[in-house]
Amino acid sequence: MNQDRWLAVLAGELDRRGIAAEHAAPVVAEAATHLRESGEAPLRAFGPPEEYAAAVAEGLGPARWAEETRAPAGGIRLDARGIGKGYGRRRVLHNVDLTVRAGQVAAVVGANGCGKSTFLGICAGLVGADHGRVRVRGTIGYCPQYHGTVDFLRPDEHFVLVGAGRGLPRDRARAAGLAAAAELDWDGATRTQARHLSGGTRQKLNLVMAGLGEPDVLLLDEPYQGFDRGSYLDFWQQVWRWRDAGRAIVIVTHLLNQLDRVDTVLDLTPKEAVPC
Ligand SMILES: Nc1ncnc2c1ncn2[C@@H]1O[C@H](COP(=O)(O)OP(=O)(O)OP(=O)(O)O)[C@@H](O)[C@H]1O
Repeated sequence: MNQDRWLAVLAGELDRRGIAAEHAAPVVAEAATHLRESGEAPLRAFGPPEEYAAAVAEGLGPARWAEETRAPAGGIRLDARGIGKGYGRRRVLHNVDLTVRAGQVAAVVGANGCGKSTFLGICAGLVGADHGRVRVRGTIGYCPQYHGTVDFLRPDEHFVLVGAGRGLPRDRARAAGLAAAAELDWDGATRTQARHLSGGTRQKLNLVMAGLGEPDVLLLDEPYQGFDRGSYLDFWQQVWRWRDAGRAIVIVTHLLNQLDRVDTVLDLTPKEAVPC
């Protein structure tokens, strides 16, 4: 199937599935851009247009975010107040607040270097704040932007290692890891060591580890870097499952077209120069 035909079928399928033009048009435009820039064949890049449209419909379906279909948010899981942080003389965060309840998704956005990872690290307890406090009710799962995997371990060994820290027996940790990997359309039973995994696959491993043991609060730092389009959609399905299960989720992101999918947006772009 050639590119034009593939895009036309995709557009027709999105329409048939009741996706509003304002949502469908960017999807088709993004796919067209990807195909043009990558030179990939559409079936290879995205699969059959009918299936891709189904995945997009599930991902973008307005009912997903309609208030009436959602359970009301629960108690506060994460409460960060008055967070301030500097490195040397450079002030990065100034008086930042964020509250996330059970069943809510928050996005942390802003220009490169404005302190998103620093803020998430403070929320995770990995970076010390100069000012303010963070209260977390429950357990935390953290997906770092980089690193996080152990070069010489296989994915299933990561599951066992992280599971042990969460009190999961070896078999349960392995099974939970493999099941979560399958949700991301990835075979976590591969015998490949982490150092030989692609960047996107390593990030899937990080994401699976973050969710092991069903933590109450998920802190995800650009978790889908290197994901292909299908994996990216799988990622959002996972976020919804977590959200519907009453987890509180914080996602650092650069992709502003996702912001209609979240409950709270924290923009860390400095409004004005802040003296040290
Ligand atoms: N450990 C550190 N020591 C000194 N400076 C640091 C340290 N960590 C981060 N910084 C600096 O603090 C600023 C904020 O970094 P941070 O990684 O939090 O930003 P970010 O918004 O996540 O960036 P990006 O969008 O590029 O991922 C940057 O200028 C960075 O160079």
